[in-house]
Amino acid sequence: MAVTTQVSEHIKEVQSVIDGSQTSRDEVIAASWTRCIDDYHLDPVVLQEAYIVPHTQLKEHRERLDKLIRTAKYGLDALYHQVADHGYVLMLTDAEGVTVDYQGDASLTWELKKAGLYLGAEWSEARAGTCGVGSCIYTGEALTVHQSDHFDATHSPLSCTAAPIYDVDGSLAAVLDISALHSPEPKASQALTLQLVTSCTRRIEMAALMNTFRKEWIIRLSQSPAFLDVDPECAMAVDAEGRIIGMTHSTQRLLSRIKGNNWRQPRVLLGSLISDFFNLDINELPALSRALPTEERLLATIHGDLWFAHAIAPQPSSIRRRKKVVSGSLASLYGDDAKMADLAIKATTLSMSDLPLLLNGETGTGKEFLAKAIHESSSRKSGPFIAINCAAIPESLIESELFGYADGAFTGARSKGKRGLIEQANNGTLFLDEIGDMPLSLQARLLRVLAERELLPVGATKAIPVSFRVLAATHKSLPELVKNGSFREDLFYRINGATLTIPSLRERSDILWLAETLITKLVDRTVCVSASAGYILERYDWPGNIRELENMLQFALAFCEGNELLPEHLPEQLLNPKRLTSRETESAGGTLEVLEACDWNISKAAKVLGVDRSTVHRRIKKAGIKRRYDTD
Ligand SMILES: Nc1ncnc2c1ncn2[C@@H]1O[C@H](COP(=O)(O)OP(=O)(O)OP(=O)(O)O)[C@@H](O)[C@H]1O
Repeated sequence: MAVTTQVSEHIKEVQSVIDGSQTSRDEVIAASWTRCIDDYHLDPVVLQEAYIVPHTQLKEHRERLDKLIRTAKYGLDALYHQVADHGYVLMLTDAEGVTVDYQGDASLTWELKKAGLYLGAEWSEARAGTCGVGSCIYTGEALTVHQSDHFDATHSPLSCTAAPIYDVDGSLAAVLDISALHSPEPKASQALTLQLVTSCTRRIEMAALMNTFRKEWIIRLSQSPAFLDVDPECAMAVDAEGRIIGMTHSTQRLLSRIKGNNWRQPRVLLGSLISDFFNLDINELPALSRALPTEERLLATIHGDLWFAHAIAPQPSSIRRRKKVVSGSLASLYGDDAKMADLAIKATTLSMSDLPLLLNGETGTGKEFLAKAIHESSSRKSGPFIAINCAAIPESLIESELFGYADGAFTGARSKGKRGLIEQANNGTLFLDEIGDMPLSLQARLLRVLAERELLPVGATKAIPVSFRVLAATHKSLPELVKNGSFREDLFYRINGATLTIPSLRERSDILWLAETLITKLVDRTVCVSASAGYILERYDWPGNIRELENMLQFALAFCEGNELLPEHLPEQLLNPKRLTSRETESAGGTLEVLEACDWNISKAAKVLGVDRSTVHRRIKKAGIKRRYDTD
């Protein structure tokens, strides 16, 4: 290469700086020139064009950074869009300085490739001397290497601004660089470029942290309440014990500053308790969710410095693989919940047989829903599914409702015969809900039907053959009822080929999945549950189980005009920690209180209690509460 005057002057300047002469160069540039001579044994007289790694090596470098490249893509596209018109190219390099992602003007490819502003170019200090990427890797800081700042005069036409991207464990993962082939003479012209690159890397680190720790608490910090949600300065991930398990680089610097440590040693921060840095207990994190206005979510460091904080609750994990063995209606009953998955596997096996099943579970847990799913998964699915609520039919009518009656069995208008529900279930499934509430006299008749597979309508003389599968449900303990004599032992064995126990909603880990499933059933538009509202739903007791969740969502959706369900849309009782527990609402006192509050409107009381109307009637009956009047 011909050595021009400009080049020889540059070589002279480098040599004089190395010899200790005064220089107007930035300190970071002078220090890098010294490293180039002392550590990398480069010679400013030997000019070298940029080195492009072989294709196979580039592939390996790209694969190692694949996850980050994908996470950063949106941010890089947006940044390139901002700078492309000003003649910049954008390069993402790995921690070794190899360019693994690149965006530039295709019409200038030859020129850019020659200058090393291209995919595969290696920009380490050891290889290329002082340069944007290489010096950024060495210092760990954002910087600009402008024109003759470059050690090797080959690169002096370039202006390169680079910022580091740190991994969630604090180690250097990549460098983002924007470079221009032509730029104005003063270095100050690149000040804005430096800001652009730095804020882009902060956002990439933030996205990487959020992606990596979806199932942990994320705490975001900002000095400004207005920017807390849109562009926070710091973010860290915290595990269930309150230990810091990941952070962005600015957090790494903040935590180190609080402790008076060197920020270059991030490992000492990982695993530390959040309470070592901030006046915060892990149990207080929910208070920093969006349930409170931003201005009130203040977090103080142990030295008393205040930050605005936003805690994002862990997100539920995706549906388990084990769900694959369950399909159809039974698979649509649950999200990621181990208890429900086990139940569905058991139900899948049992649905193939004609065995009578007893479905046990608190009110509103979905016993009837499960019964329907079993029916739909069975060989009787083309037959009818007939549900009978044994607690809802008045005792005087239950016999004729179940068994039907023959022509002329009754006088007057009802002298024409009627098919009973059992007969209607022929060739299908008979679902006996609240079987524990069936009067003893009827238990004897039902037993006969189940044993003989034929039924005798009221007033009839000839029995009718029937074929159906029995599914019975109760929230009570039938063995207890058998023990105290209110349920026949022989009937118990007849209906209990196997018991399936449905977990209560508070025991399930797929509450958010259920909420979103129910939302799609309730409204036509897309509404998702915000992290803070989700946290509240998961913390609540749900005495009325899925039915209560359904009612609550109906309420919340009426107030939610956008497409995100927020805590402010939820009914009071969910936000108030002094909520009714299941035992309180099950008690006669609790029911009476609610009935009084609802002016004895049974439908309204059932809604508040999260149970169906028959459950309210049953409780009234059981407790012997004298009703003034009730309006259904
Ligand atoms: N897995 C589910 N997915 C979606 N919705 C469900 C699910 N299970 C139940 N539901 C809904 O929850 C409500 C209560 O369900 P269901 O009537 O089956 O409960 P239950 O246990 O039979 O109640 P009860 O004991 O009061 O008779 C219904 O509106 C039902 O549609």
